[in-house]
Amino acid sequence: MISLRAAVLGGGSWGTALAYLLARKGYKVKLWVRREEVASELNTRRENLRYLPGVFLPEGVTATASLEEALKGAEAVIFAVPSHAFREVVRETLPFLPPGAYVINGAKGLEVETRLRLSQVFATEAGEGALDRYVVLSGPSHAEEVAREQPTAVVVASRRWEAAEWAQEFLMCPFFRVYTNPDLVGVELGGALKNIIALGTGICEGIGFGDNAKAALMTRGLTEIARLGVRLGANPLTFTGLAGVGDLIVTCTSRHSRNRRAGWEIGKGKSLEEALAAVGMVVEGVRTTKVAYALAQELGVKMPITVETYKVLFEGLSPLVAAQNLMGRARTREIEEVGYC
Ligand SMILES: NC(=O)c1ccc[n+]([C@@H]2O[C@H](COP(=O)([O-])OP(=O)(O)OC[C@H]3O[C@@H](n4cnc5c(N)ncnc54)[C@H](O)[C@@H]3O)[C@@H](O)[C@H]2O)c1
Ligand SMILES: O=P(O)(O)OC[C@H](O)CO
Repeated sequence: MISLRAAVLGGGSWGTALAYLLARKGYKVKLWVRREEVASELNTRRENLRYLPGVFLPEGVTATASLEEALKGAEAVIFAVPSHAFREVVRETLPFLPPGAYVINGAKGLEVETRLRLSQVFATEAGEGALDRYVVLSGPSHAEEVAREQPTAVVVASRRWEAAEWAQEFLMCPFFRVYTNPDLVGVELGGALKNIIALGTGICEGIGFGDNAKAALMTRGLTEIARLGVRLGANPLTFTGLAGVGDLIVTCTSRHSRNRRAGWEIGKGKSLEEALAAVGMVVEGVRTTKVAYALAQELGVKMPITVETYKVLFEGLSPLVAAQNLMGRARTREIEEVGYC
């Protein structure tokens, strides 16, 4: 096995799980976290008690609070910070980014202020040419299962095919199967937009609705993800794959999903703030709902589930009324709507 050096940026659940995976592949891994005391606790205890309890870091992982140290000699830099922190961390990283290093981004979100996808954020900071070494990692992959070596299949996409293939080889191992897809736009959007539907599904469960309602939300949710995705330049087939229906299924149904859990708390009557406090980890779907809602209005894309979710999250609409609004919409045809635009 070739011994590569990797820097994983972000000491939350996803960063910890990816550091675990790469070290199990035999790579030398530096795990960057913001706070010195967190780095030294990870190095001594070998367990991320706050974000991924019960998982012990292999010897190959060293935590550090120094970006310079983390990035030194790295062949690959894996971003695993929440999307709202992505631009800031990219900026801090650029002075130390080794020239030939690949950048793999595991975050699933959109930038609220600019409505940009994260590859676009990266390009505005690092320059358009840097996208040739940029890869997005997405698909159904809860950290809690990846770090316990549970079989997982994911997808990587890049505008340059060789970069996606490099990342595939770099990440793939017996419990982590990696597919490639040339559709960077679709893979990014699938990973971000499914979180809105997971919030909606959680709300639905919190209210006490059953499996029929959940299946309806997931199916019609996929339709609106694809509608917006196609409008923004994605290949519709991507949404039938791991970054689309695959991640939608896992996020809407898994006990590990923070988006689903936050929705459940809201469905049970908690405010957004109370729900976020109860989850205690990043709930990407909240910010993504804001962006998708704005894009849908601006581009004239029909996204009724996103609109009702937005109203529940930000305008105080009762979840029950939101559900009634969706059920009471004018009658429509299923297949025509799958025409997407
Ligand atoms: N957890 C998963 O199973 C999973 C799987 C796939 C993708 N993701 C995605 O990975 C990204 C990170 O999620 P996570 O699950 O690791 O979140 P998390 O809530 O578990 O941890 C977030 C981490 O980011 C750190 N952080 C917050 N703001 C920061 C900043 N400004 N600079 C640097 N670090 C900062 C926090 O200290 C924490 O260590 C999200 O976009 C998420 O959607 C998560
Ligand atoms: O726990 P969630 O809801 O942030 O989802 C995590 C991953 O995106 C699942 O693939």
